[in-house]
Amino acid sequence: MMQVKRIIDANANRVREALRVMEEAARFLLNNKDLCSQIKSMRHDFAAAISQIPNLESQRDTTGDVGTSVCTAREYERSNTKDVAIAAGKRLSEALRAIEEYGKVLGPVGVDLVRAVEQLRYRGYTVEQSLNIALSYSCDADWQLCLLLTRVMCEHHTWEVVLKEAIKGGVDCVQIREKEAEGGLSGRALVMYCKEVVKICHAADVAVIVNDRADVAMMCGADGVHVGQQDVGCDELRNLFGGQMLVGVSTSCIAEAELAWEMGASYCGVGPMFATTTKDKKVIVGPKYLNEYGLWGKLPGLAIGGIEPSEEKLEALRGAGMGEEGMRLGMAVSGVICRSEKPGEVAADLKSLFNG
Ligand SMILES: Cc1ncc(COP(=O)(O)OP(=O)(O)O)c(N)n1
Ligand SMILES: Cc1ncsc1CCOP(=O)(O)O
Ligand SMILES: [Mg+2]
Repeated sequence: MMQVKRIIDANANRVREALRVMEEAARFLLNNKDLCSQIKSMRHDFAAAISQIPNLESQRDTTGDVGTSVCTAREYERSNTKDVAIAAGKRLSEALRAIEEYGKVLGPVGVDLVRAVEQLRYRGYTVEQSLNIALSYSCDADWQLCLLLTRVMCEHHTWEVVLKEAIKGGVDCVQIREKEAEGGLSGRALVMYCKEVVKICHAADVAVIVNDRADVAMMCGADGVHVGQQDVGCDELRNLFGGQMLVGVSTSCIAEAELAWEMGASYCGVGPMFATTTKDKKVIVGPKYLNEYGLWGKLPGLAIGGIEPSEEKLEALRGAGMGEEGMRLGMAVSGVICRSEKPGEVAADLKSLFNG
C-alpha cells in the first residue's frame, strides 16, 4: 500500500504542476478569463479529491526516487510557449489516469477519489482541447507593427524596396492588400506576387496575411487571411482550415470582437482610429474603442486607420493602452509607409511607441 500511495503522491504533484502550467497559458498567453477559471476550478476540485487520502506526503522519498535521474532529451525541448502548454495538457491526462488506476488498489478508501479523478480526466480533455485550439488560433498573432502592402500605393519605390525597408524598420507582419477595382493584382499574377512577398517575409521571420482571399493565402503559403464584416465568415474559414491558418477579423465594437472570438478569430483589426484616405470610412471609432478592446483582452488587436508617427496620434494610442504589458495591442498601417520616401524610417518611428 505504501508504494501505491507513493505513486499517487507523485502523480498528484504532476497534476498540480500541469494544471498550473495550463492556467498560466490561459491567463498570460491568451488572457482568456473563461478558460483560466475552468482550470482554476479543476485545481480546487483536484485538491478536494486528493485530500480524501490521508498522509500521502508521508510516503514521499524524492532522494530515493530512481525516476528523478531518468530523463529523455525531449523533456528539455520546447520550441515555444505553445509547446509548453501542449505538453502540460498531455501530462495532466497521463497523471490523472495513473491516479485513477492505482487508486483502485486502495480499496474502499480510494473509491471516491477514483470517481472524482475520472470526472476530472474528462474535464481535462475538454480544457486541453480548448486551450490547444485557442493557442493554435491566436498565439502567433501578437504583432506590434503590421504593414498593409498595396503595390499601387508605393509612389516612391518599388513594392520590394518598400517591403524590405519596412521590415528593416521593424514591421513584424505584412498584410497583402490588393484590390482589383483599385488597380490591384488578381488571379495568377496575384498568387505569384504573394509567393514573392512570402519568400521575403518568411526569410526575415515576418508573418504574412492575405487580405480577403483565403484561397490565395493557402496557395502562396501565407500564415493567414484577413476578413472584414462583409467578407467570408470567420466560422466558415475555421470549418475549412481548422487551426492551420491565422484568421483576422475587422471590428469596430466589442460586440463584433466577441463574435469574432466565438468564431475562432486569431486577432482583430480595431478601428478606424483616425480619418483615412485609404478606405472610405464614415464612422471613426477612435482610441476609445482601442482601450475597450485592450481591456476586453481575449484576442490580440491591431489598431488601424489613419495612423502616423505624429506625437499626437502616438500619444492617443499610448493613452488607450498600446505598448502596455498584457493589452496585446499593435498597429496596422498602409499609406504612411507605402506612400513614403523613407518607409524604413516611418516604420521605425511607429515602432518607437513600443520601446518604453
Ligand atoms: C488589420 C486590419 N483591420 C481592418 C482591415 C479592414 O478589412 P475590411 O473591412 O475587410 O476592408 P478591406 O481591407 O478588405 O478593404 C484590414 N484590412 N486589416
Ligand atoms: C483598410 C482599412 N480598414 C480600416 S481603416 C483602413 C485603412 C488603413 O490604411 P491607412 O493606414 O493608410 O489609413
Ligand atoms: Mg475585406
